[in-house]
Amino acid sequence: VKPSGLTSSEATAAVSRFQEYLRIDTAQPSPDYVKAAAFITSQAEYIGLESQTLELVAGKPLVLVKWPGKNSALPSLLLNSHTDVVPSEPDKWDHHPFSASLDSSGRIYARGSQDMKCVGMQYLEAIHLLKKAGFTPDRDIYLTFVPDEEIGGNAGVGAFVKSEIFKKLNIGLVLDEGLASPGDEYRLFYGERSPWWTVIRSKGEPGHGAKLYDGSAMENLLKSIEVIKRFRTAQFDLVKAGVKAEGDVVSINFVYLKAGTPTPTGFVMNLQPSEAEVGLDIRVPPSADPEALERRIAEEWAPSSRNLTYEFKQKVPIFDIYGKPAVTVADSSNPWWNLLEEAVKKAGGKLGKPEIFPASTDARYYRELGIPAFGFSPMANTPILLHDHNEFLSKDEYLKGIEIYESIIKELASHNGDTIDEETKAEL
Ligand SMILES: CSCC[C@H](NC=O)C(=O)O
Ligand SMILES: [Zn+2]
Ligand SMILES: [Zn+2]
Repeated sequence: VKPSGLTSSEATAAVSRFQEYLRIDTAQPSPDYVKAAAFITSQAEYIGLESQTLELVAGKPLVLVKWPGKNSALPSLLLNSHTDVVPSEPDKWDHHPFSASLDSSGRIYARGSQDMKCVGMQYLEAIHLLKKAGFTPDRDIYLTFVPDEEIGGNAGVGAFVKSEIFKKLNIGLVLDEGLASPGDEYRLFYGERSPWWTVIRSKGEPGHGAKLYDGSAMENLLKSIEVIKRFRTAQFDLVKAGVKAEGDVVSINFVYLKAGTPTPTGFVMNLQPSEAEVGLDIRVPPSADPEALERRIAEEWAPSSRNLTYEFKQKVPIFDIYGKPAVTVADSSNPWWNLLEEAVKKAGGKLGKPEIFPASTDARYYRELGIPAFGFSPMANTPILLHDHNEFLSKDEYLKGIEIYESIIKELASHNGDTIDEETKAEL
């Protein structure tokens, strides 16, 4: 096996392929999934990998690529990436978000350059290099290019984990997305906060806009907002003081307010409305007590005594199907963790302290089933620009990431004493 590393012509070609993928407009709410699936399929073919496009939900293709190992009885490795990206406001960008233009300092600007078309292509490029070097994995390696992560993943990984095909894959470990790191350590995520998207509605007596009285819908709701705001501040202060990491507190943000009596040009100004509501994006860390939090919502934030009700628009469970917090062990007691840490080190990188991902990723579907999953996107010395204007990734960081994955895939693909059941052992 040759030493790793890309030649300069390989590097130029790899950057062009990344740009080509970035130029496909897969922005929600109307991503060009057909084009993206065709592109991924052609890349897999070029590398010499089998692929199939699954349409588990109409119009939502998922491309499953396989690199067969020497021993299919071993648990497999799954490398996941989503093909969709969030929308952008092109007018507010210095380069068009689907231009993937490379500026003079080596930055590639595009929606999806960090989140997460980089990772999907890096998996393929790393496998390409390993294949060229004559490496064959011990275990089977699968790659999934999935739709709809940015809108919740129900028709993507959500549908995939319920499919018959998935059940046959015998997945031992999943790698999925992480975040860029402004420093030189890569970030690694072993769990994530659960979104509890909550609506609080209030009712109250309507009345004249000039009258001071108790119990209007607005007043009832504003009292709640004050209480919620205090809780939010307390949580945020823990982060600001460095006592807790972002992923370890409950975050709450007010995402909309709705009230008033509309007119064709605005709102009635002298009528106190009888209904009002607020939308909250709440994110709950795996370490939280979900029952206590829900009690707080019911008793302090939306008490029926103040004519308030609440509804969860989305409430992702904190626990896996075995009733344990849905996190992956990220210390030396997990052999996968040791291999991953070692692989990054061998490629000249360093992992920071494992973290809880502050938002949601598709990894949650796997962790919920008890399958180990790590979130990792090799982008060091890079500002965190996912979902932001002028999202970019430097060419060099992208190429370095290919070498990091080359090392990771090589390490994780090897049969390092996996426990195989007796029956399987006998067959071998
Ligand atoms: C729970 S579905 C939403 C998924 C989304 N993921 C990335 O931003 C998020 O808001 O975290
Ligand atoms: Zn993402
Ligand atoms: Zn995203």
